[in-house]
Amino acid sequence: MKYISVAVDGPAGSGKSTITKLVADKLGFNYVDTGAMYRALTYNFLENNLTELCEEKIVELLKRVNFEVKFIKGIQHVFINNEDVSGKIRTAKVSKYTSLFSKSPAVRSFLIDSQRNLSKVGNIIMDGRDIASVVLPNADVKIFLTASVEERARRRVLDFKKQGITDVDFKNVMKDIAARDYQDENREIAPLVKVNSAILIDTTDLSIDEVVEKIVSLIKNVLN
Ligand SMILES: Nc1ncnc2c1ncn2[C@@H]1O[C@H](COP(=O)(O)OP(=O)(O)O)[C@@H](O)[C@H]1O
Ligand SMILES: Nc1ccn([C@H]2C[C@H](O)[C@@H](COP(=O)(O)OP(=O)(O)O)O2)c(=O)n1
Repeated sequence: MKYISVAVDGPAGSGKSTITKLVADKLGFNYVDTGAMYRALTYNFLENNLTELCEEKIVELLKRVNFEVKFIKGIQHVFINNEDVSGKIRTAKVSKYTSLFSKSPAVRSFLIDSQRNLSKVGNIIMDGRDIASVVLPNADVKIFLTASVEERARRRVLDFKKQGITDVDFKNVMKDIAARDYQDENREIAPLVKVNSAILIDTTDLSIDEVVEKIVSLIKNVLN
């Protein structure tokens, strides 16, 4: 059976995970959060005291790890050696090291196989940086979400406030986002790029509901 696959790419803070999750709920698709997979492997490397980009050590750890992705009530859970680490991978430390380890060729090829396999078991909407360009170049719908750096920084500051963190400097947040954009767009393997066949949606002046509606109707057009 051929399942529908939707690729969503874009820079940090463009709304990928928020929007993709809601679209998946509306359509009953599995939501595949590839960032969580990079985070989970990073968590495993840190648990094994690896804090530098050493390809040899990475390959060794990848040989030993039991990495599984499961959907429980439609929600993705990532397991490392039979432990559900989904709740432990959102720390600042893991975020910082994920940017580093996502540059590793061994890490990328390990995860790409796993991500492609997920598109064979059901309808999926997958978000990340290289979904349309590398992982699912034949996806039925390809979306590139973006928003201005200022708007993405504003959203991140709001997120911090919701977590009770009020002592944040807007300009520093903007600088961090610009630095992550640079890393994502300029790394050698699988850089963030909008492929020609992707539909660009600039969410700077759109509400979450407006973006969700736009994407749902694009997908429904393909389904019909
Ligand atoms: N269109 C939008 N308008 C306003 N806020 C948004 C919009 N899309 C996402 N957000 C908010 O921006 C923040 C970052 O979104 P997130 O989905 O985590 O981005 P990404 O996964 O691309 O890093 C979240 O707090 C989210 O609620
Ligand atoms: N397909 C992907 C997904 C994420 N990454 C990298 C990029 C980020 O630094 C980390 C974490 O991604 P994640 O989407 O969880 O991060 P943000 O929500 O943007 O903070 O992984 C990647 O290189 N390729």
